[in-house]
Amino acid sequence: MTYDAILLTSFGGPEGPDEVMPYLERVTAGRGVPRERLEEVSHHYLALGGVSPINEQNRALLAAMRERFPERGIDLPIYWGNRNSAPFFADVVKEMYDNGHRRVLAWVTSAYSSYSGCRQYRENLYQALADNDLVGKMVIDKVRHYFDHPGFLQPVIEDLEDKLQAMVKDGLDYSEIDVMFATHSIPDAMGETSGPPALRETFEKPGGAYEAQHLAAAEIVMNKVHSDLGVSSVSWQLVYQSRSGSPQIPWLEPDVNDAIRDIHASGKKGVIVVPIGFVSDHVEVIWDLDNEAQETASELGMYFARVTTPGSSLAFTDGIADLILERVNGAAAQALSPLGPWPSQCVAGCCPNLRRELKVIAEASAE
Ligand SMILES: CC1=C(CCC(=O)O)c2cc3nc(cc4[nH]c(cc5[nH]c(cc1n2)c(C)c5CCC(=O)O)c(CCC(=O)O)c4C)C(CCC(=O)O)=C3C
Ligand SMILES: [Fe+2]
Repeated sequence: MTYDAILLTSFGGPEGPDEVMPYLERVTAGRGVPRERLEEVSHHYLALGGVSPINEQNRALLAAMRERFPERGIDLPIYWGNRNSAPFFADVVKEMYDNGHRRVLAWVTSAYSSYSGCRQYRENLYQALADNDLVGKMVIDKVRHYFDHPGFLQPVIEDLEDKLQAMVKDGLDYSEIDVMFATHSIPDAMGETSGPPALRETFEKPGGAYEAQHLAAAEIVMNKVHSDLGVSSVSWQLVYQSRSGSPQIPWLEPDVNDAIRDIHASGKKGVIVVPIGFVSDHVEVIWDLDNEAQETASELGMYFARVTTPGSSLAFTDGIADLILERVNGAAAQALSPLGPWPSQCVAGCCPNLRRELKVIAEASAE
């Protein structure tokens, strides 16, 4: 397949206090999130001056991609668009079309399968084509999930090794530390339906493919860390954060704060949180982890550290180039876990919209 442009596809965030409430309303439109939750989250954003760091981080990543890709043999213009804030998908889609592009490859800042991390982006990109009357006139494909790609995991592995060694230098034994891989909680129903329908029975409920991919990524990280550091006794677990929605609806657990209390009760003295679910240090990382989870740990008198996200590191930028080259010239797919490489095309029924069925880009027809 040949492409004539790349789209860095992301979530978006507010860039001033006045943008916070409209942004939150856009993110949660039709999603059944109670008003009180929006109020609470608006305080997180306002405490940061109303500016989410996510757009600055995407500008940095865009610059890194533009600098590095030509050296990797990718000579395509790179655009940037967001679901929930400017530059909006509909505007960038129009800009790409006006500039003569007809076959666009979108790479999304979400490494895992779930409605929120996959189909919702594909629905919104279809809508952006429809808004501009470009359905059938312009194709947008999407790069596969990359939870087990070396470029995504390498920066995490290196920083986790540093953080572990620093905590040991501070006097803890490796066996007194618990590593918590943290990701965004989602409703149980969204977890159970994540991934291709044909594989659904192979994954545990309620986490589904979403949880399985996170466990696979965490296992790769821990195997490498254990062998690099020559230890085998560092315990780890997958935890969830940033729970939203109505309290009556079950979401994936345990919450990171509850998990910290549990390991404290079992005698651990230190916790290292790895935000494995995210690609940059945006609000959910700096508020829910650096602020709230760190406070939980310090109230208990525990050591706390938080590992970096891939951000705009060279390893990650090169990993994105690898993923794009898989599609552009059929380069071999790199994947470190038995689950991968994840298929390039989502199939019908993958990570469904449980509220209403909407048209999407980049979907293989059912066979
Ligand atoms: C799986 C997942 C990812 C990872 C995949 C991906 O990256 O896409 C993710 C990322 C992000 N989520 C973000 C922000 C928010 N998410 C919310 C709400 C929700 N997220 C959900 C899931 C996810 N979210 C869900 C199931 C909801 C409930 C509403 C619904 O069912 O859709 C709300 C509303 C308030 C609240 O309810 O918390 C906000 C403000 C930001 C930007 C942070 C910044 O500004 O720096 C980012 C990167
Ligand atoms: Fe979210």
